[in-house]
Amino acid sequence: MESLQIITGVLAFKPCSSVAQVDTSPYVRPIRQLGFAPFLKKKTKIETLWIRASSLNGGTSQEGSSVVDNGKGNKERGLLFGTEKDDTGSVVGFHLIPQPGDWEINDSHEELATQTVEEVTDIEEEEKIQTRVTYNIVFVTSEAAPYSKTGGLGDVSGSLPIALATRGHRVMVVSPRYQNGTLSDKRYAGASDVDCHIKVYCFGGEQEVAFFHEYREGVDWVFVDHPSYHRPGNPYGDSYGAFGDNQFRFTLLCHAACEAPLVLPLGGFTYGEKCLFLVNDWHASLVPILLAAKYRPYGVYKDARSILVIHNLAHQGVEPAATYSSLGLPPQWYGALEWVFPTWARTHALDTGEAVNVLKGAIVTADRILTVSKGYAWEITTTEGGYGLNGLLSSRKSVLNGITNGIDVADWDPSSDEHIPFCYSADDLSGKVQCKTALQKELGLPIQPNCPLIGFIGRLDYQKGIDLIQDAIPELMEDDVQFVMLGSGDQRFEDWMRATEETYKNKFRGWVGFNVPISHRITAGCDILLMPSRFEPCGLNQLYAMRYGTVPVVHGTGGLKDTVETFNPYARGGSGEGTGWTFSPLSKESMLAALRVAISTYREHKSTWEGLMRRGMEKDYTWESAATQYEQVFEWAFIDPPYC
Ligand SMILES: Nc1ncnc2c1ncn2[C@@H]1O[C@H](COP(=O)(O)OP(=O)(O)O[C@H]2O[C@H](CO)[C@@H](O)[C@H](O)[C@H]2O)[C@@H](O)[C@H]1O
Repeated sequence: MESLQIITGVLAFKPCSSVAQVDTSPYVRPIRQLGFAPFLKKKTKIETLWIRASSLNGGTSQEGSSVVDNGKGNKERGLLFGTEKDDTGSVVGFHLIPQPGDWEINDSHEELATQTVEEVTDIEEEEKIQTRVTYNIVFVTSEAAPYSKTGGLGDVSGSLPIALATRGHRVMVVSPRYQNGTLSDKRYAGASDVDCHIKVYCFGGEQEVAFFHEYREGVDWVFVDHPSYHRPGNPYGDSYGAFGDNQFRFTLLCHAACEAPLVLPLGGFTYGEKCLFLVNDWHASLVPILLAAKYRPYGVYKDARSILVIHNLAHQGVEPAATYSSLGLPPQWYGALEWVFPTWARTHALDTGEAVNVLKGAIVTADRILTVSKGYAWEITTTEGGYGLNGLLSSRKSVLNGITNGIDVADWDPSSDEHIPFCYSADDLSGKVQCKTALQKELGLPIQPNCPLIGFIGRLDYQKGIDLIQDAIPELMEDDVQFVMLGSGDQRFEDWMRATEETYKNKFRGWVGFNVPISHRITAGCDILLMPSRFEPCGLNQLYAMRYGTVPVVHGTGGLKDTVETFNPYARGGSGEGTGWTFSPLSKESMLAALRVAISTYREHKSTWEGLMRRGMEKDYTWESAATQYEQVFEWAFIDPPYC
């Protein structure tokens, strides 16, 4: 009977007579994020609803409590509820349904009946953001914006942890503290040395690493400090190519990330052993292997879980087999990382093809595997998209899922973006054309508001299909269009961009380099964004483009296919449907055909074009929906026993 009443949601809890304390330190969690807000009496202003971290970390069994402001400034003690602990005293969960004795029921139907529609909406809003179970999450990544970013991984690592923390999880991001002697070093200025040095044994020696920490936007940003992270260049290399010791640098990161939850008293409390490691790409892939091989045999992390998030399968951290002995793993675990190249991929007659593959090791030992879109989750199980790991990934299909990335909608918002000269929104698009002419002026292109302006932003890499653009440019430049490219990477493509700018002075601009403000201005100023990616695990630029009313023309692959809906002029009684164009197969001809349809729609059907822009701008790109799906996977990860 009582539980039935709970389901109908007409209960309100009366204050109990137990200790109520308020702590505004960052290490407390809002009660509403633990799922209680809907049960609180309406018209009671929820001012401070916190659970003391001390009670979460082994306080008395008196459990958490809340303080509710009754609107008159008097603090009433609120709901009491139970915490669930293991035999070490660590909190493992909460009684989401209050236990007998913890609460009293006030089932006043009258009060509910007097609620206004607005109040009911408030309750729905509260319900939307509630999280049932929270986790201690350790997010391990080689880059995290705004501290470090070379591509989409940096963006995701900079925003997904915040979205998870907002939903009530305790989140730590562990990443290297890069110092390259430029102004960008200042990005770490808010992180201070926590005075905790640890020794890591790998690569034939003892390495001392330090930890820096900054608490920002609800997240513990932890930076691993070691001299190998201090050098000119980006996180992975410099103008001479990739650093030769990357395997060493990221081995250090993984060892340090495994120690961080045990040794760092962040806000006074460690994260402890019962945490969930989210490890991103090959750089963090040693973590699940270390949990299984180095810690669990000694009873440590026996209840932790790990989830491998694959942002790009093309990079796997493959090194000669001899490297294995340097990784700090027991010899008997070699098989987990063992990788033998097929005969055709060997370099000479005596090459046995033996190697170690760190990403492969994580695919074997992680408790679950995620990719950044559903389409890519399937593609990596195929010969074409699996980069040699398709067989292994197929064998783990039951724990493989895809969740499409969200974007930082505050950072990428055309109505408030500080990088663009004119702001605009779906309700008032007038600033968009002003951004376009300002961009033409900035780039020294003829100022032509009606000339279709096509953009490309991205790493100049084989993945991104730059060679297709190269092939298509001579034909495309015959048309009355302008084209701007922003990117850095492969030297050949950089040189080609510079040379093409010389050839088509009034039509083509190639900006070689990595420049975030310019990327915002191109996203806002262009009419069309071209992404002919060979494969694209998710892709963020097409999401940014749609949010800015810039219509994407993309190759129908991976996340691009999942997120860009091809325009259908006949749908919805002729008013049209879709947010852009996807083309397939990946060929110059099909790319040009899609671009030409887009260009003629832009020129000849202005209202149709506005419809395309608006539909793209109005889509929901927030991390909220992705974070909810991540939570589902977290739950699944803890259902099964960990890998050991
Ligand atoms: N020259 C430049 N100047 C300024 N900014 C630049 C730039 N070049 C790239 N960027 C920025 O870097 C990011 C690139 O993100 P993407 O998702 O498109 O690709 P990436 O391949 O790096 O990411 C991988 O990881 C992400 C995240 O999961 C997946 O979406 C993707 O498919 C996968 O390949 C965007 O924010 C973009 O604006």
